[in-house]
Amino acid sequence: MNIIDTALAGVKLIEPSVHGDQRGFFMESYNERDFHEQGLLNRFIQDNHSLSAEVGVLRGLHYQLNPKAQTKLVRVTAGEIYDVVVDLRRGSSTFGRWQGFHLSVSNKLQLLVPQGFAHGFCTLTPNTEVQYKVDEYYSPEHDRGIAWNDPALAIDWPTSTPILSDKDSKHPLLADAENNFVYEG
Ligand SMILES: Cc1cn([C@H]2C[C@H](O)[C@@H](COP(=O)(O)OP(=O)(O)O[C@H]3O[C@@H](C)C(=O)[C@@H](O)[C@H]3O)O2)c(=O)[nH]c1=O
Repeated sequence: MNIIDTALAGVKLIEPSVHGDQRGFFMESYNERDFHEQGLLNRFIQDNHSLSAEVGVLRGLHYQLNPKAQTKLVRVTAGEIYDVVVDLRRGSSTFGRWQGFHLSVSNKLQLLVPQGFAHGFCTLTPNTEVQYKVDEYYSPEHDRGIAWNDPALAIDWPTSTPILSDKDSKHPLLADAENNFVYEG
């Protein structure tokens, strides 16, 4: 397993060790001991799985307020996504900055999204399946979103006409969004 730092402190790309042979491959998609040895001490308690049928489905940008903030460990098990994180940590030198990553069933990269980040993705393939672990339970009362097309963020999404849920078409701009994350770098 290889852990790659990104431009945003705390956001990491995880490259698992993939053992290929004539049958296909085997990999450990998560190993708590290896994560702990690398200082990634989260305790993941819920696994999520979504299917997006069409290309251009955009889910996001989502986060949960404290004390129900979530760390997410995201991977793709069918197709490919453009996965985006936005730093919402007040006091962070990268507050309001975003970064995007291509995650796919082929590259098997996983993205570790810390608490204090909004997260969203856009599908690049039909029938895309995303699976992710979280370290806090889903809490509808703490569930929040930021507009995917907030001009202040200027995220370079793969489409300007995504397929959205009703909820995701109504999120506030970052400047108007509730946020109780403090940077503790
Ligand atoms: C996220 C979530 C949703 N649900 C329910 C609520 C709702 O009825 C239905 C669909 O929820 P949503 O529309 O919020 O699903 P979705 O838009 O896929 O939400 C997800 O988006 C990505 C980008 C994330 O980062 C995730 O944390 C999560 O917010 O599933 C749960 O029961 N548990 C959960 O953990």
